[in-house]
Amino acid sequence: MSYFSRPQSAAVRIVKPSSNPDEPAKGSQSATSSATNTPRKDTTQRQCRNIVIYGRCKYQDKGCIYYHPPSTPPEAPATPSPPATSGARPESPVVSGVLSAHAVNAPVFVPKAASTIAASVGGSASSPPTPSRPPTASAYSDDPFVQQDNQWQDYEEEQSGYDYSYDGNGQMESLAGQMEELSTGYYDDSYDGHHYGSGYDDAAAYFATAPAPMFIRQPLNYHLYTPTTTPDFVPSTTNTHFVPPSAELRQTMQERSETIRGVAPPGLNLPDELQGYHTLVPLEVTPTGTERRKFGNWYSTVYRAIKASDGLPYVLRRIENYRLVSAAAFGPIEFWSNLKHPTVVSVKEAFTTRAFDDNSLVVVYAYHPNSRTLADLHLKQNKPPPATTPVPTPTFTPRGGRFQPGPFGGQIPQSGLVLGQQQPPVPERTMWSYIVQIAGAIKRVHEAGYAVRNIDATKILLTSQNRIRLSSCGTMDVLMHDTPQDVHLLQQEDLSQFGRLIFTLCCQNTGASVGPHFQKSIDHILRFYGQDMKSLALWLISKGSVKNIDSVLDSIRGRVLQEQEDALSGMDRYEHELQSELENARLVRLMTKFGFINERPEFAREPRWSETGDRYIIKLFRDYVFHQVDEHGNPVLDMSHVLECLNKLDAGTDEKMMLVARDEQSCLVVSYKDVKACMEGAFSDLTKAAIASPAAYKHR
Ligand SMILES: Nc1ncnc2c1ncn2[C@@H]1O[C@H](COP(=O)(O)OP(=O)(O)OP(=O)(O)O)[C@@H](O)[C@H]1O
Repeated sequence: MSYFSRPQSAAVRIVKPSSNPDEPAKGSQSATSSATNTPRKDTTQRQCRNIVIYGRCKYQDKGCIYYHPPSTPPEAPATPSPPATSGARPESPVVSGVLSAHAVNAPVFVPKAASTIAASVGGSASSPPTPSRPPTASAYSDDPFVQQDNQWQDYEEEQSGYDYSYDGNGQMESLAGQMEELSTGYYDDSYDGHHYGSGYDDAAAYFATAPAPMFIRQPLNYHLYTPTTTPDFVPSTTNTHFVPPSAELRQTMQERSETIRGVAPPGLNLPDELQGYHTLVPLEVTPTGTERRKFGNWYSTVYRAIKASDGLPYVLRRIENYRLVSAAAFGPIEFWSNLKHPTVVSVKEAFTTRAFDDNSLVVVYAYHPNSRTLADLHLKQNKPPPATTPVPTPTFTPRGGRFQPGPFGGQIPQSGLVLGQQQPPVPERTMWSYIVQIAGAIKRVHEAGYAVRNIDATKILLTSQNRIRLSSCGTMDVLMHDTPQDVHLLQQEDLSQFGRLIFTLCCQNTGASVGPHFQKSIDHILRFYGQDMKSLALWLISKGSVKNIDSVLDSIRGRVLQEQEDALSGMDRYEHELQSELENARLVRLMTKFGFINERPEFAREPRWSETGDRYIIKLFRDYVFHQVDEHGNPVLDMSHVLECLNKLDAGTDEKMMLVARDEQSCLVVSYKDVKACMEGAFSDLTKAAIASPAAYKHR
């Protein structure tokens, strides 16, 4: 149930002073004066509702201020005839015997005046509290929709003196939002309860007996400023396991979106289009003189390309000179394209093509911009350039791909423990995180009766902080389709590859699990990563015993739990970040309001929009925010000034500023709160006009 809270503060509108001293300045009246000055629809000329319900009013001669019609003819016995009162009023059409009969059990409506009198003469505790305002005429109507409309109208009248803008506690109630609700013709049941329920319990009972009106919840007021979680609880400046500090995260995202928009340099002689993919960009270019990259025994290249049908980027892994013998080779692609796992790069489709002037197999994957392979990240040696040699310019720095090769070149050591100038060792927590993620992916694939077939540091991508994904699933299945192998053996091989990967990453050496350095590698793992890591790695590469992934997961149960907790904290962080992004929209809305209000030609001659009206303040404020000039008359383009002004306007602060007319002949000192009130007033006027053509009124 939503809660309507009435604004606590009253804005002081800056208006053109009235020429008539007796007449209060329009818009400057307080909430109270508004309520008293506004002609009420509820007068004593309104028919008493007890007459409507019961046909008579027992308070008629005891101070009930409402109209009691003269007695009805004797042929209408269901409606007892109340005595006639003075004050001519046309017969109300809603008085009917049927309604009275239906409402026979309804509690007696106690009119305000009568209840006040009763209370003052020691009325019973059950007397309803004095309402803050008399019921509206619409409350007597049996048409729920008429009633709703009138309530809104009354509500609007009552609120006309209130400042919706800011209650001083950071809560912004926008008039625009209210106006939108008004335009919809709906009202909130909770609001109704608050408004009438406080003093009109009987009215609630009356509604219960009346035909059930259709209550529709108000749409959310998107102008509300929503405070996010306390920073102490979800610190956005702390580097957490999966989510970097806010500023870094933002930078990473920006870089990703820039990468996606990059294009390949000319001269690469790539096909313009293949199978609905265009704008190919190689993600890695092999520098001249180095051996071409291979996938197993096949030469392979990875491209990013845009799919014409959805405009999204994908990764195309091309295997050169592949001859498709049977279409059944694509069978496993169906499985992989249906597998959705956070540690597996999703597969979209596979096809063969002659677009590269050969027979190529292409497997299409999801694209994770700026991702790096674990080999790139942890295994490449950093060799500082000789002091006299300038840093070499890479052959190709694809804007759409990754920077390859690094400025110092890159080489994966093939044997022996590499110490000295290389990447820093993989932290133990990170190692366990990789292990848990990979184990999860293996379990999913093995359970489905498949094998991963390529668990290797060059084929595992780091896609965001400590998040990894197996990147080439399915390709090997297609390539090896002609040499069927027992899936159980393939799964055992997966676990062996997993063990070798642990050795490789812990020792930062691809040959760490074999050869003369094997014992050294074990000592290294024991020393830097502990007994658990050593046992796991050894067990995985051991031959003879039948292994399964469940045993692995059992043995690392504690690490899995830690991973889950980090992942959940990461989720909280992302939610927190997302929430703060929502707030950005507030400034856009303010700017949009400016756009709606300023320079409207149709109001050029209206006094309120002219050089003396309160709308003029908005115009001057717009100049103050956007059209500042320096002492030489040159434009000042200070973004922080704009943001500061808009935020203060949004908050409606009491801080004052001086607005200068364009001819510099006059100036005004106003607060942001004043400007905000003017803005809300102007926007409210526009909204009212827009309600006349609801189709044209699209507030959000
Ligand atoms: N799905 C993907 N999204 C984004 N980038 C990817 C994706 N798959 C691969 N890449 C990038 O493409 C590049 C080439 O991938 P590839 O699998 O050939 O790795 P590699 O490091 O070249 O391995 P190898 O040394 O075996 O050739 C890698 O740098 C990798 O970061």
